[in-house]
Amino acid sequence: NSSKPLRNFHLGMFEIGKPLGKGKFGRVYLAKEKKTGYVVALKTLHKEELVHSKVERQVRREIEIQSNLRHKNILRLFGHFHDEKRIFLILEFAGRGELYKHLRRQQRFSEELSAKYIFQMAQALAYLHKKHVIHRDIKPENILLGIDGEIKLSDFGWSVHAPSNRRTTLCGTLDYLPPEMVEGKEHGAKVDLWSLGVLTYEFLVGAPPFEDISGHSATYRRIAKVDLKFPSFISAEAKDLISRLLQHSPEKRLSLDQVMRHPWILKHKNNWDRPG
Ligand SMILES: Cn1ncc2ncnc(NCCc3cnc(NC(=O)Nc4cccc(C(F)(F)F)c4)s3)c21
Repeated sequence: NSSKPLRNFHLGMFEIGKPLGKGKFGRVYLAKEKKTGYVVALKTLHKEELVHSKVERQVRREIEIQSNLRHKNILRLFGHFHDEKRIFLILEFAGRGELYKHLRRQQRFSEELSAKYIFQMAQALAYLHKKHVIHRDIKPENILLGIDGEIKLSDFGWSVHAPSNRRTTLCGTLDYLPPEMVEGKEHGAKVDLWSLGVLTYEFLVGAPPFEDISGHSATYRRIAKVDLKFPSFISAEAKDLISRLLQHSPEKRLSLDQVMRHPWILKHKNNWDRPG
């Protein structure tokens, strides 16, 4: 539409820096836009791999969805361009990188830090759900940290407009999927609330609640049964929040407003270093 500013980007506009990480479909590089000196993250996706995995439609949807999102806890997608072999996503650079690396290094997060991250995740999800967007792939690997340690929810490759039922086969970990998705049923925004519960558990314990080293079908059974056990060091308030999110029936799960007002969040809210 005519209101959209004309921004035809091309590779020559960027000075490519160090690799920031590598995903399944390509690598991410630190990059600087030559004219403005603006620092971004440039994600490269190899076209033939996207075609082969039949996900090019998802990438198009991701670009369309994420280009319209503006929230401090959602990683910005500034634009995209392609050459004959690759698609490039021009992304906001998250100064403190991948949250899961911090989680693995620290084994697990304190209750105060976990509550701060979950509060910011709830704010990002409330913004998304108001726009009828469900992320559907909430997990530590898809969360980055900004320069002030703030949450940056990223990778909208699996996001859709609610309600939906998935057509593309799932790959990767089942750990974060709610019962209705592992059962291939119709699902709505409450899938992100289930994943928020799994995320809270993993921040506090260091592993997801239904993880089963014997494989997918064992994890699947534990999710379907909501076979939830807490280690003794988890506080009663944290157990309460997680249990009210990991409800088999989507309607029974807490709303995002209830998460943001939960005693476990409020108990820590005063101690967060609030940058103004
Ligand atoms: C590591 N790192 N450190 C700092 C930092 N700052 C910013 N970004 C980083 N990393 C990139 C994070 C991403 C954001 N959006 C993505 N989007 C995507 O990867 N989309 C995508 C790809 C292939 C296939 C599919 C599909 F269709 F199959 F779903 C979807 S990846 C950073």
